[in-house]
Amino acid sequence: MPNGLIMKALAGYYYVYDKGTIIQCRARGVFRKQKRSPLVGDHVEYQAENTTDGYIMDIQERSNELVRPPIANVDQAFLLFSVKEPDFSAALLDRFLVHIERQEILPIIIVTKMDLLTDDEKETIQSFVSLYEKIGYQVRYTSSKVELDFSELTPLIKDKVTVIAGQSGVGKSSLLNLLKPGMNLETNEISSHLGRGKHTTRHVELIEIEQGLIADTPGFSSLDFEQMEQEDLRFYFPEFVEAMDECKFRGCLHDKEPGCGVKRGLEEGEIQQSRYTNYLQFLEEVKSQKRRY
Ligand SMILES: Nc1nc2c(ncn2[C@@H]2O[C@H](COP(=O)(O)OP(=O)(O)OP(=O)(O)O)[C@@H](O)[C@H]2O)c(=O)[nH]1
Ligand SMILES: [Zn+2]
Repeated sequence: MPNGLIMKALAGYYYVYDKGTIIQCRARGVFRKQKRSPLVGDHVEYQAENTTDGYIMDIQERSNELVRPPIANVDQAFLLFSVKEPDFSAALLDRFLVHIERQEILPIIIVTKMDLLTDDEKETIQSFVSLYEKIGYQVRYTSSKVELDFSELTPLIKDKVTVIAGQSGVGKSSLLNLLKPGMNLETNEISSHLGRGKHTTRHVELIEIEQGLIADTPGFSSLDFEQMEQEDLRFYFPEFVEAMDECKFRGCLHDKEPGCGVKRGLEEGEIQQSRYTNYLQFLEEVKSQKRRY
């Protein structure tokens, strides 16, 4: 049976891409009985006599699955953070990273709107963000006002399924528009009294850009720690996982426990204070959410 990739879902139809052709398909009734439904990003088997009346027969196992936007098999997330408008926030960056790590998606940190900074300010932000490179995260700096900077991103896209994430107003739509000039997503001028834009991008579709696929709708809109276990949080901080071998207790949460490798790493400057502070803050949040049930 032929197979392909779902690029778009709209009004009960799925648009399956197979070797340069798009086949419009419906889902087989059996999926509804099994309470399964195909997602954009799914690799599927289908049957079709022509390009408009196909049926999806089976869905291959997913490597991950996002809820908002509904999309499967995402390889990486471009995590956008602007240096200004809105201001850069390390706490929010760490929060996004936890959610992306949790989905087993590779985060790539993209610092946007560099054109708004003086040279001194640039240096400050770069030395802070380089701490994340030390942890192992890839970092890129861009400005959608200066196209040259951004050509660095295109090699990262090839052969990958990428989702773009970041809070409102950081430049997600602007970046997508630059990557694919024909796409013309609405961009928002920031409303000055609120200091943030409102979401304008809607439907989900994978778009082919530079031999890779990018979701045209940003991901990770919900950033609470609902349904997270307090024991799991520490695994979403890669540098903690490394230091954990030194912890005296196997179930160490790196909080009040004695003989903690993470706290030692902190004292020795191997682990950043802001990362640790944010971890403890998130841990409290996870605990207090649990208490509510
Ligand atoms: N100075 C400067 N402004 C930028 C840059 N990128 C985007 N902007 C501006 O920032 C504002 C928000 O950009 P968008 O691309 O709409 O941001 P978004 O992340 O898609 O926002 P939402 O749709 O609300 O999630 C717009 O006024 C853009 O023109 C940049 O690199 N430099
Ligand atoms: Zn510990």
